[in-house]
Amino acid sequence: MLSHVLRASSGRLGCRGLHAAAPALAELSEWSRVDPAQLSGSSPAALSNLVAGEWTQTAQSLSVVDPMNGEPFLAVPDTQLDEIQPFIDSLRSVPKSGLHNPLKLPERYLLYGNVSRNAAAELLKPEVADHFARLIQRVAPKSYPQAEAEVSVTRIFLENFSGDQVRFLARSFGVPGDHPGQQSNGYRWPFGPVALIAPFNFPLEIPALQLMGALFMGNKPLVHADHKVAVVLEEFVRLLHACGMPRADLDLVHGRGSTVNEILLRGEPRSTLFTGSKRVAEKLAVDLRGKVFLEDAGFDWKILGPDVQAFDHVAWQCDQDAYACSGQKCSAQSILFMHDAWAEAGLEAALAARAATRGLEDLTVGPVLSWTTEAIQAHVADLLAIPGARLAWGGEALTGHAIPPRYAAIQPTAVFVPLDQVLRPEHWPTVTREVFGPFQVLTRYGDASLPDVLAACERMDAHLTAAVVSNSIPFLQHVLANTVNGTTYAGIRGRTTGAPQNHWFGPANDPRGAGIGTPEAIKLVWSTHREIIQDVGPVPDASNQVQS
Ligand SMILES: NC(=O)c1ccc[n+]([C@@H]2O[C@H](COP(=O)([O-])OP(=O)(O)OC[C@H]3O[C@@H](n4cnc5c(N)ncnc54)[C@H](O)[C@@H]3O)[C@@H](O)[C@H]2O)c1
Repeated sequence: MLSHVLRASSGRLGCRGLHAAAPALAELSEWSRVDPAQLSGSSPAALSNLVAGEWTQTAQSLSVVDPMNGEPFLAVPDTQLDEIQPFIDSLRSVPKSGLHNPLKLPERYLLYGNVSRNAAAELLKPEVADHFARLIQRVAPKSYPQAEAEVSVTRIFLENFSGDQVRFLARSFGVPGDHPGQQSNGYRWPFGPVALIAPFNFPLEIPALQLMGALFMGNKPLVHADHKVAVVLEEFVRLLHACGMPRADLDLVHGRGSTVNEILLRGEPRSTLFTGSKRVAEKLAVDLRGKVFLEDAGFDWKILGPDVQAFDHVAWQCDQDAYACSGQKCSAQSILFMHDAWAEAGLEAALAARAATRGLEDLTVGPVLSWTTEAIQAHVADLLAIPGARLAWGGEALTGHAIPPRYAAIQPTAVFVPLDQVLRPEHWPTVTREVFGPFQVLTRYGDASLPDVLAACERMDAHLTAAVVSNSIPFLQHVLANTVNGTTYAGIRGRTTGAPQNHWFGPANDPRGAGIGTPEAIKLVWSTHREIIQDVGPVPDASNQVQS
């Protein structure tokens, strides 16, 4: 039955060798194993682990259901503890000095410039871009433009790190020493064995950008993505093989988070990048004795300033930030602070009207993979118990669909909570709970209560994205000067979501905070500083040297 959707492997995968200079000429059918158009309960697909360059099977598998109708359509290796030794051995076989570094096999920087260029060229092909966009849609239902944006961000990232750009990531510097023959040089050095764990909501973009960064800097990563969406990552790894990536440069482990946790404990990667929930992030920080970089939960705020302008655009952006991808973005707008001027201009009604146009037919709202409808409705009820709170819109379960009950299917929803109640200690944890779905809190402030808004921003714990929507320079200055979020958009077009590859994306105010996308993010997360002080002489006359 699996053969319905398994494409034949050409046997050419990954055979282009170290230099990989040939242009990307692979056909989709040569490397792809899964056809998103065919994938269904009657034509399921099966995934494989990859360890030490070999695709392997496990004794048991996890069944992933089609989020639109509940039919089992993917069999994902359910790696058991008695099957993890090869992953541990593979991690332990990697020297701390990495697969390459500025002094070892520097030609591998060029190899990865070429792999990156080849993969970008593949993603530029309409049929390949469409393949990934549709595969994303099948496992993490979102509108086609949202899915396609993941593919183009990934492609442009790969274009950015083509040619010499990978070796430029490892640029070193030198400082003259104290005497002839002495010079200190600062290098970006790999960690060697590393791990990368990715969540379900961006099945391609997050693991692709991070694993390439790990490889560029000379590490060998063990990669894992949430089993519900891991098919997309596996397809990307197969594409990389076809584009010249040596097969043993990266291991891929499918299955449960707890199994991966055990591999990390026993395999002891020198650094682990985790993207996902705060709960797991904090567990790994303890288990791995702090050797982590984290991109965890977001409770993202937007402040609409006193100057009302570009009303329709701002309303559109607020709706996109709260509800695109059904709110399943770590950057999704969680709380909207509306200046009185915006409230009086009728913003709430405009937002309600936009929310009402979202529907299942084009996946502008869709299944929520980490909450149930009942759990979101219970959270809404908790908020509505706060004095002065009211349902602004939504709150009803979606109807006329076959989304399985393990996933939420709910209208885009907003609850208004008065600002003074938001700040009350007894309500604060409820108001600031991250709902990874189409849900936001609205509140309102005036000029006199701006300090309360800033107090709320100060009290939050997760400082990922934020937006200050205003073109008033003094207002922007004041808010920006007194807040800390790692990715903050400022100006009348300010948003919280839609980060491209061309700027840093990541949390701030936490020394474990990671970044994604840019050269600075790659260098921070995937390399460490090493200083080599050359001191080769001439050696001074020993008789003139003072003992101290
Ligand atoms: N800050 C960011 O850049 C960013 C980006 C996307 C998502 N997120 C956050 O991710 C969360 C939603 O994703 P999720 O529900 O998939 O998160 P999750 O923490 O449940 O799972 C994330 C990944 O961790 C793995 N995992 C689970 N337990 C593990 C363990 N003990 N050891 C090792 N790995 C383990 C899972 O298999 C999955 O691959 C939200 O909180 C969201 O804000 C953050």
